[in-house]
Amino acid sequence: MELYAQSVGVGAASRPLANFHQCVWGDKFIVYNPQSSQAGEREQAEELKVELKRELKEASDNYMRQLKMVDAIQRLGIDYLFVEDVDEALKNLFEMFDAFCKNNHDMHATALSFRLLRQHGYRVSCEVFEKFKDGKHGFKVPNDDGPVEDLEFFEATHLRVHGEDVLDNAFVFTRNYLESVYATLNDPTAKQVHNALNEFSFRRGLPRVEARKYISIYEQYASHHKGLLKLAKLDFNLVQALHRRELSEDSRWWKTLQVPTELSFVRDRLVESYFWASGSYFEPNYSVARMILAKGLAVLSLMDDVYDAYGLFEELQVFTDAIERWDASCLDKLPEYMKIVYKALLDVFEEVDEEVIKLGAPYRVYYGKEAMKYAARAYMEQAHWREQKHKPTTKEYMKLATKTCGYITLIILSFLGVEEGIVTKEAFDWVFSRPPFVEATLIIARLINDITGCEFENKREHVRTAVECYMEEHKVGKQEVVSEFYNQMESAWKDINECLLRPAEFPIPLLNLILNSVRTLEVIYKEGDSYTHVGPAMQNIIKQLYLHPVPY
Ligand SMILES: CC(C)=CCC/C(C)=C\COP(=O)(O)OP(=O)(O)O
Ligand SMILES: [Mg+2]
Ligand SMILES: [Mg+2]
Ligand SMILES: [Mg+2]
Repeated sequence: MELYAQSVGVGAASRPLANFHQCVWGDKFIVYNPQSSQAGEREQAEELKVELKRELKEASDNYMRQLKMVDAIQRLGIDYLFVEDVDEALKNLFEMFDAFCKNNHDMHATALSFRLLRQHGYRVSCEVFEKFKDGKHGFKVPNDDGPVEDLEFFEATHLRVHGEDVLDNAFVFTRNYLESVYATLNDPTAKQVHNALNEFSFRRGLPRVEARKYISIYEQYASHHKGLLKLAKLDFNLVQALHRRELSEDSRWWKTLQVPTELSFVRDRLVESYFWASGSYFEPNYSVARMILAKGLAVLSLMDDVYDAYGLFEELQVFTDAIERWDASCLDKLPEYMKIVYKALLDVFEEVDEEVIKLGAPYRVYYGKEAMKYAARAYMEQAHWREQKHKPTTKEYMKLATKTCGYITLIILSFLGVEEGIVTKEAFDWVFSRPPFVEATLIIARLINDITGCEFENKREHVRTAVECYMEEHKVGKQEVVSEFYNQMESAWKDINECLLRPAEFPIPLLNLILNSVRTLEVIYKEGDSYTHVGPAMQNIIKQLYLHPVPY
């Protein structure tokens, strides 16, 4: 490695080293020896599922009962077991919604119905909230159960789209109200309010992470449904065991790359890449897709570090050219460290090739390779900027940086192993055409990455981030930029909400993959860049998801 650096006439010292911390997991995830086959748990879960399906159907003539059951099913993370039943229930609720709102003055039920229906793509009107206005600038707070009702209203505001002033106002009002009463609340309401205010609303939270939290909140409510709770626990642990198995398999592949010794300058983040992948989809039927995505992202991350944290400009030109040509014969031209990354890339795609053939969708491998080339070209362009010490305008920067954020590539990779029917050839072309839904995703991905990463990246020779571009262009301080970028992200969320309303351009399960990929970002970047710096909060999430079963 050193020899090569000298042979191109540049010393190792001029490499833009980042000094990333090592993997925090050691070999923890490599070995997985389950203690039992879990056959008993599986059987119990099946029985409960049959019973609960019957119960949900029986609830169809009771608006509130059906509403609450659908909400619990979703919050507990088991809605994927009841897809048709929940579809049916929401169709039923939608038909009764107008009449229900006309005859009831119940803020909680209105907000809950509104949220569940919008989550399901029903274009219900926000006018249903007009009657809760207090005649000034706020809303009437119900006397009996204010915090619970306002919490539900707060949650509902996260489904708002552009132009819904009543929901913009309600968002601010309910947040202020909940903050003001928080100290007076007891658990489990206090926990739920704290989560919604300081961590995630249900709309923006990652289903698996939120389900893990909600299981322990839900069981503290005396009114909880025992069958639903039991099924949620059983299912969480069954899925966790599957994730452990997948993570162990991906970790064994990763270990063969010998990252700590051969690529010590990169982020050694297989586990975190797997978390990223399982954020897009956690369900068992996405197992192949998830494992491919985790490996693809791990390699994309290696590439990103080669471009941003080690490669010399001349080396990067050779590397980019090799990726364009996509041929093992290019290996000879690469320095040793790049050979490892390049070979990993080719190997992963050989596996992709095999999997997409099994799925009857061989056309997909082309899109997967194009997605990696798309990223490499953009990374190279950014390397040019670094080399030339170019200072782009914010607009110029965002044009390139929404490519280098990797999210076009991530979305395309996330489609590769998904069954035909959900993903089609048109869907790949659609993503590359950057429609509004994807554009909104890219804006969030880039801005959140730059807000949290700019300080660390600026410690080395690195292209400037959106933060510095905007600061210089508008002559404002960092705080102002951050608040402006958060506004832009809020606006992007409204675009996302709009794109998920019917008639949607693609099947909802496909759009949900993209929605989940944005939610994953928000988890990873909530407390800073937890992918680069895997601190206690991120470690705890990973432990909750893959290491610690839910206690029965
Ligand atoms: C998983 C995705 C979308 C991309 C792979 C690279 C990665 C894991 C993160 C990149 O982080 P960072 O180095 O901060 O990104 P850039 O600033 O280089 O775009
Ligand atoms: Mg980069
Ligand atoms: Mg980078
Ligand atoms: Mg960054």
